[in-house]
Amino acid sequence: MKTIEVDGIKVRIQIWDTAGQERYQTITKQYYRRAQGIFLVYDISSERSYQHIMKWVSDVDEYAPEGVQKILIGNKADEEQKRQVGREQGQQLAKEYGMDFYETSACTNLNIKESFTRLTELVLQAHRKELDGLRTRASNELALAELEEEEGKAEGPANSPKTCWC
Ligand SMILES: Nc1nc2c(ncn2[C@@H]2O[C@H](COP(=O)(O)OP(=O)(O)OP(=O)(O)O)[C@@H](O)[C@H]2O)c(=O)[nH]1
Repeated sequence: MKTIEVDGIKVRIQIWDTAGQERYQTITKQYYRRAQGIFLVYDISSERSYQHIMKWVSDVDEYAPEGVQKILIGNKADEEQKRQVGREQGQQLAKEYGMDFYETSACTNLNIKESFTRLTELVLQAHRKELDGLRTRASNELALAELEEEEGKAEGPANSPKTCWC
């Protein structure tokens, strides 16, 4: 659990670091179901980890809730001398999937706060949109119900079908 401030609002976030290894996949997938935001992380010094991102994306698409927010991360940005994945490759992949992209470093703290703040912001935005949608639908339904009630009144006793013919 961590509390961060986004747009002046204090938000408490729960962070799960899922295992990347294949043998833990059954457990990992269970975390997807409850996630609102996901970082897809590769290591800039490993081309293989970058190639794996496509698989992660398809797993997320399959197991995570529909509105889940995703950000692509190229971690270990401090390991410039070992770099195998260009920054543009990360940007390009993120663009293809419609995600934001950050290069980060857990060692130098590069973009750690920024990426967490951004993901939280995206989750909040999505949540607000969903709530606004629900509110609009609810108020439309209410308006419709009121209209129907009004129409009912307009029909009134004079217009309503006679139940008694005497
Ligand atoms: N240089 C550098 N090393 C890092 C960075 N982040 C993590 N590491 C190192 O990379 C290794 C793996 O880190 P983990 O946090 O265990 O990686 P992980 O992806 O959670 O690993 P799994 O859960 O086993 O998939 C550790 O030795 C870390 O110290 C970073 O930004 N820069």
